[in-house]
Amino acid sequence: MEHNLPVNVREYQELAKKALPKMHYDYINGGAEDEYTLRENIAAYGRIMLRPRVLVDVSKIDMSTNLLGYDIPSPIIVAPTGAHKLANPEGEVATARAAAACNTIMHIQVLSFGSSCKIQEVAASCDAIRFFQLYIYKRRDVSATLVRRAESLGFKAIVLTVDTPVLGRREADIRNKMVFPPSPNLEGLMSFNDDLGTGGGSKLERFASETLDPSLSWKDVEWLKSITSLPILLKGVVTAEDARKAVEAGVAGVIVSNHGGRQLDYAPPAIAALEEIPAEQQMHCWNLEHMQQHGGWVAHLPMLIRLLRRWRGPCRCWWTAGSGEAPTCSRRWPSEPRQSWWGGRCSTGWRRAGRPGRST
Ligand SMILES: Cc1cc2nc3c(=O)[nH]c(=O)nc-3n(C[C@H](O)[C@H](O)[C@H](O)COP(=O)(O)O)c2cc1C
Repeated sequence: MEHNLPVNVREYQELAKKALPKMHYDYINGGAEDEYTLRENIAAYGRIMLRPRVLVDVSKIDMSTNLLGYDIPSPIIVAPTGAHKLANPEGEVATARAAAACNTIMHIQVLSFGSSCKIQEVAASCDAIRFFQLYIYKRRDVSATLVRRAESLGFKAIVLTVDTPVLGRREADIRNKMVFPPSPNLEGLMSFNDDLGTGGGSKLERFASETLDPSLSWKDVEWLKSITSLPILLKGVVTAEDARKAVEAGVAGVIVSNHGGRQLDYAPPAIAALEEIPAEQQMHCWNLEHMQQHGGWVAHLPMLIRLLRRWRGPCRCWWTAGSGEAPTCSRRWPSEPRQSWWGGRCSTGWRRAGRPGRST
């Protein structure tokens, strides 16, 4: 059977498509509106060529770095994605176990607010370093309770998603009348009337419009700082202007992201936005001060590009759903990052229309 195992994420995606109900597959796979940004997220990696340097010893490789004071074996973390039980019955508990087991490739999991497992269950399941992803709700007391819970359960940082004051218009979800499983973490905190009447459409969108606060602003970052001592990362920044404001607001870092093309369509792909942000601000997408001092992002970039263009986006879900297994530290995962090491000895050539390539 071994020889029939998928060898790359596209093959897992095909299996996942067969295994999952259409509504769930489309939710994981889809983007907002015309899905231009979703397509660009992938195409943008294809425009970056690697310039391999030969006759360089790659027998000993070290991708380790430090993120918010935690030494990690590689600069790869598990992004927050909601409702893992849509893809696997064990949900986020299995993901956390895999994150802890894969200590050669990823050791940090960012748990989504929309986790289909209780935050307590995930915390008890393994010793991965965990960050908690938060949205700001109209009801600030709910957001504050979630932050306190994350703090008391040993989560190490709050990842505030700032690109979702309103949910992106995900047309596949509207068509499928997407039903998002209620998050057990909101039980007892917030009730939601999911009776759509005759209106139809995505229940997820309706839940978001009833609960998320569209007045979200920099004042809320101040508010969040006032209620927690945990470091705060802002997720969803794609311009140098906002990165600069984030520094001024005193957050620990920004995560350059367009939410996988699921929020504002025609926003730039994250990998292209990275080019803008370091150029103006000389800082890293994760940990501004550390990386600024060490120039870390430049050192890791070619390797990361190679890896990300093949393994980014919703690949965790394809892998889980396509294999029919809970994610583990599979034989497949470690091999690709190791090959990507070689990329660590390359530099990148950014090739863009109408612009000469340059190396970083
Ligand atoms: C199925 C799915 C669910 C997601 N759920 C969340 C979420 O709950 N919170 C969040 O901040 N981002 C969520 N994301 C976005 C991811 O964290 C991540 O930003 C995206 O997959 C990669 O795009 P990027 O490179 O632009 O960050 C989700 C993505 C997918 C595919």
